[in-house]
Amino acid sequence: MTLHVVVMGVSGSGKSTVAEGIAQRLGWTFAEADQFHPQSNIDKMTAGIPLDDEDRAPWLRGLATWMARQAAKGEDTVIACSALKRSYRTMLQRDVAALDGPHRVVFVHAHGPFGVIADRMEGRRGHFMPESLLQSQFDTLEPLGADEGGFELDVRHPPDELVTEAVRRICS
Ligand SMILES: Nc1ncnc2c1ncn2[C@@H]1O[C@H](COP(=O)(O)OP(=O)(O)OP(=O)(O)O)[C@@H](O)[C@H]1O
Ligand SMILES: O=C(O)[C@H](O)[C@@H](O)[C@H](O)[C@H](O)CO
Repeated sequence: MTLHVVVMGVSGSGKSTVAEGIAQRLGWTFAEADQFHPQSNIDKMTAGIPLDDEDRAPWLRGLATWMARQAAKGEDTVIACSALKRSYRTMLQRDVAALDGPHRVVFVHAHGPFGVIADRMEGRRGHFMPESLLQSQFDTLEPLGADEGGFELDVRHPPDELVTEAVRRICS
């Protein structure tokens, strides 16, 4: 049995912070989905242009392949990945679901009010994602369905509290 946690949410919501915290707390392998973007996607976002389904498809396939490879090795994983749409989350799960043996993907939605997240984006330095794209992230976001296997965290709480709550729910 392996478990694969996908910490999802809009840009600036705190995905990487929570995902790295979970991975450290549980000793699981961590991956940052931004590392899987082709340079063309990074360039597009840096230029203030939102990605579309066509841009994201190869990126999501690469992440799904990575998760399935870790699962095949018996490794539990945590990734920080926006996974904004239900169709993206389905793509992420597909390869793991096709493996023999019980493997599970759990989505943790790092979510909060637009203003809170905008302030956090404004407060960070050296990140490629412009704050101007935050509205398009919210416009694209499809919250987790009750049938999707996961839960939401309110990112107005401090990171340590979010990680503790996430670990409690993942491991319960
Ligand atoms: N719970 C929190 N409370 C206060 N600040 C936070 C919290 N979580 C993250 N931050 C801060 O908010 C900013 C964004 O966090 P982080 O980079 O983890 O978000 P992200 O969703 O991974 O962003 P992106 O997808 O754009 O890479 C960082 O400066 C981080 O230190
Ligand atoms: O799906 C997307 O539009 C992208 O993955 C964005 O979410 C950013 O890459 C990520 O949030 C880092 O800012």
